[in-house]
Amino acid sequence: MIELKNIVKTYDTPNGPVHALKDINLSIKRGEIYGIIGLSGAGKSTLIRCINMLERPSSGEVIVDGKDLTKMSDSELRQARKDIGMIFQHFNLLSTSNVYDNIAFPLKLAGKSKEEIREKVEPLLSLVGLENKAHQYPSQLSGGQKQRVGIARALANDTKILLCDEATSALDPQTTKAILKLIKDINQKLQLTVVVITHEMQVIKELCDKVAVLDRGIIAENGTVLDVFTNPKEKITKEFISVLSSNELPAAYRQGEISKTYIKDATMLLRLTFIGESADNPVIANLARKYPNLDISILFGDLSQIQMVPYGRMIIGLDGDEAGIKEAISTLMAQDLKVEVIGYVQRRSTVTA
Ligand SMILES: Nc1ncnc2c1ncn2[C@@H]1O[C@H](COP(=O)(O)OP(=O)(O)OP(=O)(O)O)[C@@H](O)[C@H]1O
Repeated sequence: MIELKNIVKTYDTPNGPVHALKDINLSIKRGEIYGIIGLSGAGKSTLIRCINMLERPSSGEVIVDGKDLTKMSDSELRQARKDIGMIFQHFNLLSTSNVYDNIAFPLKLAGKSKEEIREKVEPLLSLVGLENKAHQYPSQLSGGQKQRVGIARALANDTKILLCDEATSALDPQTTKAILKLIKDINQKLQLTVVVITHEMQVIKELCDKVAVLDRGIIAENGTVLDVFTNPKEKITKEFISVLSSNELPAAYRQGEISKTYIKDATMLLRLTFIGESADNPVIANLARKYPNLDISILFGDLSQIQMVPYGRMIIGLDGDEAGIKEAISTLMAQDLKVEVIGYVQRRSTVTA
């Protein structure tokens, strides 16, 4: 559906060239929700704006539905852009038009009749849950309602692709959830292809099928959200994921020094990740039965879903003799779960005693 081939974008500035994108290659299939995550300045906005040619790449090909947008004339490009809608962080609504007229705007530009416009706008109002707000003005709407208008407007031309440029960054967490759910519902209902740029891993986790991690103009890593979440390879990806779980380690253990070698009376901390069916296995109960001389404590636990697959994380502490702890780790590693050895840590109360 969308193929970006060797995309380079260099801005010429008075201070010299800025290499915003350096040889980007990305393939997005029809109906996919593809997230692009990166720190500020990584090139996310430039990349998403290259997809609808709001930004013309310095070189490379932008192929949408088999056609290279970089080779099109202005009128061909205007036509091709009708298939691509975009929503923005600050909604970009017309403040002097009401909700109905904001949604109707691209249809008016396309020369549609009043009747054709009504036939399009009314179902869109109900699709985004704003049937009762048609005559309100943007200043009378909440942030979430404004973004719903933005979504309806972006879909008005029977759009095939929706580009979301930090679409939830200005919204509170609850409204963000509702907007992400709406985008997901529309993606499924209309087989819409969605490209999302964000600096928040939570958005990627809740919404996307695939993710590319953009770092200083290059794709550091990409793949399914499940793979990238459960097996991140690059440091930057690990940092994005750790933001979601930075408070995992209980306070009592956070300040103690972590040792890879055995310390008497210290607790061995392990991070366990369960994916899919292994999330249902009674791993801890089995471990406790097998090693009755070990004290096993659950210090953190979290079960959620990524792309409908159960995904659990847990930090456990093992207290006991060195041989028993080593054996228990081997037993865990032989099972269908990911085991990360954090190390031996003394609880803070023990350290200060
Ligand atoms: N029109 C422009 N002229 C010159 N440099 C630009 C222009 N637009 C972007 N840049 C530069 O290109 C790089 C990438 O910017 P871009 O806005 O794409 O990053 P981003 O990942 O979207 O950042 P943010 O999350 O802060 O919006 C930055 O160094 C930025 O300063």
